Amino acid sequence: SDTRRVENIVPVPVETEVTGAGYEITDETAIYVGDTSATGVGKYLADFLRTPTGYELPIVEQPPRGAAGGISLRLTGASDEVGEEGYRLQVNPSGVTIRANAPAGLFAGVQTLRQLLPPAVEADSARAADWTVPGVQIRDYPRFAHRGAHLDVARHFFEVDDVKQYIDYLAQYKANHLHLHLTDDQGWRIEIESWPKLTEIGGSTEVGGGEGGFYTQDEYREIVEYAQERFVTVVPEVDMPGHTNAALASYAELNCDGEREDLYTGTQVGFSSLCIDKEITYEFVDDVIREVAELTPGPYIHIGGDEAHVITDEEYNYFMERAIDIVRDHGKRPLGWHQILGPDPDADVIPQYWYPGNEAPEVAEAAQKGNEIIASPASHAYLDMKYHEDTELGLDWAGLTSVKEAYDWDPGTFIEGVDESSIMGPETALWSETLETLDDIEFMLFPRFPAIAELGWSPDTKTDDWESFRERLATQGPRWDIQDINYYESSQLPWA
Ligand SMILES: CC1=[NH+][C@H]2[C@@H](O1)O[C@H](CO)[C@@H](O)[C@@H]2O
Repeated sequence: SDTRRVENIVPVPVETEVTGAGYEITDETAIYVGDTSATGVGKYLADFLRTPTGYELPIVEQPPRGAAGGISLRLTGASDEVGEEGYRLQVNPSGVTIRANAPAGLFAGVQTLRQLLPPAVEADSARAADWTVPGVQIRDYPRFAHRGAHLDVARHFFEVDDVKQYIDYLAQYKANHLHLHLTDDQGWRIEIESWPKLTEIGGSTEVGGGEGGFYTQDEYREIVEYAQERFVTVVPEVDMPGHTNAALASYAELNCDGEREDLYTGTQVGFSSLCIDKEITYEFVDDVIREVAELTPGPYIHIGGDEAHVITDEEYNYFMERAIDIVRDHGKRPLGWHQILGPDPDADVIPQYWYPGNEAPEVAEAAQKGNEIIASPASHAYLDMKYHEDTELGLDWAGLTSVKEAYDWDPGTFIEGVDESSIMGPETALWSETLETLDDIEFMLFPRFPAIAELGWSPDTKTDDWESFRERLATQGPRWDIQDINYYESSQLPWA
């Protein structure tokens, strides 16, 4: 077995120790799920391993016996320090044992086991390979609770299967929140039964004038369920009061002048707003939030709040206070881009910091008051930024973001005056003005997303060394080749 794989895990675990002889997965191997709540992870692992190995890998309730050995998923024996998402992974000749305090921890351990096996494990057909897991003891748990990735499905619409693939990429690198940017000037992508024209009209196009599209409520439920099976929480965003041209083009009554806007297929920002003075606006917001909340098992709803350039601060604050209350009325916790802090909101509101710089007095002030913050600085975490000036895809308003720039920052200390204890974690943003296909998404996501996923998971004592990280990250390349991921072969990495 290749013990080098133990040194190249991304995100790097808290503690790894090579212990000697490993365990070979064979056609005798069984997967033991001692506790029924481990069965879901057992099925995920079995589905994952059966394809490349061609082995039956039965899921059994009883511990594997003797030499046949096996892979045990146990919800006992993990210490409290690994929390709900951490795990202990032990490998010796009699088998693999993953211990955790909750299924999410078992799932994280399975992602590590995946990287302890050769890249052939990523194949979508049976391969002859040495399915030996090196002998290790690993103790691991996440630094931040919120390890997110945002996807803009409004500027360009992406089908359910593309979103599922995106969720698989998040899970592969232990991220646990998917922020879906569902509405914007160019498109409304989530069916709202009480306002059907939002998708009939607002979902009918996209940047560049293409056919757009939208998720029916059942399709959205399918995305949420797929994410839940991978311990990913979906955070839906309905951007307001700005970035609302698609809604204003769908319903005349939402406009102050009673006239529908034209559909918009460009890429400007800041020109639209709901009509702050009309009561119907707040009925609209209530209906939308109610329906989205009913579809969302997660605790959060993101209400945007960015770039409301055509209304006054007073109008913005008035609107935001009412919108925040509506989110709470429907049992959810409000998130917003950090401008949401304008109207001096309560401590339960979560600002998502997005400016390129690290000076943010209103964010530092909120942190002092107890608000928790998601770190998405556009200078490091906006994966729609070009890698370099010749990158075809992407934008450059926040500068160019090489793989090194994506990695070389600390989400815990980046924002001036904000203590790590106020940071929920990093979240990457992927805006789709220039992205139309899954290939385009993959090109911007890889290799930079795994870099930020490591910042979200691994201890800060192990994520401050770009030189060692670039070596580890490069060893992921053969996996991405087999996964047929359209990644950018950055010259900053020592590819094999
Ligand atoms: C929060 C935020 N609002 C703007 C800004 O980020 O830049 C994005 C492009 O990078 C753009 O798509 C988005 O509408």
